[in-house]
Amino acid sequence: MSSSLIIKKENFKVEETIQLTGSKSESNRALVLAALSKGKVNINNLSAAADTVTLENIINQQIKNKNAVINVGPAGTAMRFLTAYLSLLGEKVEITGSERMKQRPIGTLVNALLSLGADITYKEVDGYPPVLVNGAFEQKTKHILIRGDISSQFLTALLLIASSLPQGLELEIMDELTSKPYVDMTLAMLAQSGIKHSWKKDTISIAPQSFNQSTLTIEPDWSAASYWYSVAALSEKSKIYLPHLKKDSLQGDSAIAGIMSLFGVTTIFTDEGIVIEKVDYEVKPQLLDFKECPDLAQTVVVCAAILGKEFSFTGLETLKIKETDRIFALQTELAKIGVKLIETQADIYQLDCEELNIPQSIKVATYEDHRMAMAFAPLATIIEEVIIEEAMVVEKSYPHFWEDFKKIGFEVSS
Ligand SMILES: O=C(O)C1=C[C@@H](OP(=O)(O)O)[C@@H](O)[C@H](O)C1
Ligand SMILES: C=C(OP(=O)(O)O)C(=O)O
Repeated sequence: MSSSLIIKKENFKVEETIQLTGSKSESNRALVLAALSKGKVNINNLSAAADTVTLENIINQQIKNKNAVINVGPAGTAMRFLTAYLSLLGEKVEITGSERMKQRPIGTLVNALLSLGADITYKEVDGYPPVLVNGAFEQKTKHILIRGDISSQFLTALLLIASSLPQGLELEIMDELTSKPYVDMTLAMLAQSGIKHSWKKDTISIAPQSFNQSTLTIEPDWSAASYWYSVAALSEKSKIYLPHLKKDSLQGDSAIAGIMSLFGVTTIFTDEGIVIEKVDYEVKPQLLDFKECPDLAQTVVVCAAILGKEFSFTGLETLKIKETDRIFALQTELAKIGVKLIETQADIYQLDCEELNIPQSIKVATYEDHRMAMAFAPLATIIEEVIIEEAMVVEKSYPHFWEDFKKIGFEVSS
């Protein structure tokens, strides 16, 4: 049975409302905080993302079952957060994931946890999942030196458990910090749960302290909103309502509003959410930096390529260690429309659209990466059909993506 979906622009509606699910990043933090708080922290509007459902099931099941093998599938944050959380609980458990998860690094986090006093070993390859959490945790130090340039998720995993550590935590960040807004999100959600911190120079400190009675309300997912910005940017005219998104978001991916203004999409913030609208605009290529919002890169790179605008991009280094090597995946799929994504200097990538040639029908491979499927889907706005292979990968963060595509007037069939 084919798991491809064929997307056709049938009755694309110029005006539509799309209700996005909750932020996967906020939800996964909230789940760990709620579990650690033992009922004090409550959650409102949890995401329907498969990664969130996976984490929620594991956290609930883990409390009852000892000696378990738990499988996070493709969920990077779940893998990293659970390694820290279950170490602190002193569980005896193997944490594994998809084949790709076994290629995504975790050594920096495991080393930090070992220094803190956890007992963790590797089941297969040093530095990579599966990890074996071997029980008893006895804190040896509170000061940890950690690299910031591989994944901010390592820092978040430690910060989430910091206030529950007997001595608290001082996290000294070495090297440049990648994806910083995700660390800010973690600290903001800790604050909403009653946990205070200080951030002086390169060190974030959290003393042992208890959670307050609180409710974390999850905002809709701005990374998911980016695909609607791309649909708007590629359409001649459109107006899309995205309820409950806020200007003062905890999500760094709200940067999509500013980025997409360069593509002629305006954002109006209202008390009910946002309205995005395509206006007449001459797109002028420039250099865009994705270091603080890496999950937006595919949306924007693909959108610029389709428009034949030779933007250049930086801050893409971590894309190689996400759900797939996203640089390779982009290069391979953009070649199908005659566009090259060339590394011209270290971490500067330039679009070459000289041979842009978009066929009326195109088949896009998705590399087990939800963002590949969703970044290419808006291409259906301008051609007859787009075939997305293994289209259900979207479930990872946005399970009703194809339903919403139908809602806005695309025909989606298998
Ligand atoms: O903390 C988080 O929720 C995330 C952090 C980012 O990862 P890196 O810090 O590895 O860039 C991001 O790409 C991922 O989708 C979610
Ligand atoms: C990188 C991502 O997720 P994770 O690292 O949690 O697998 C993502 O959602 O794009």
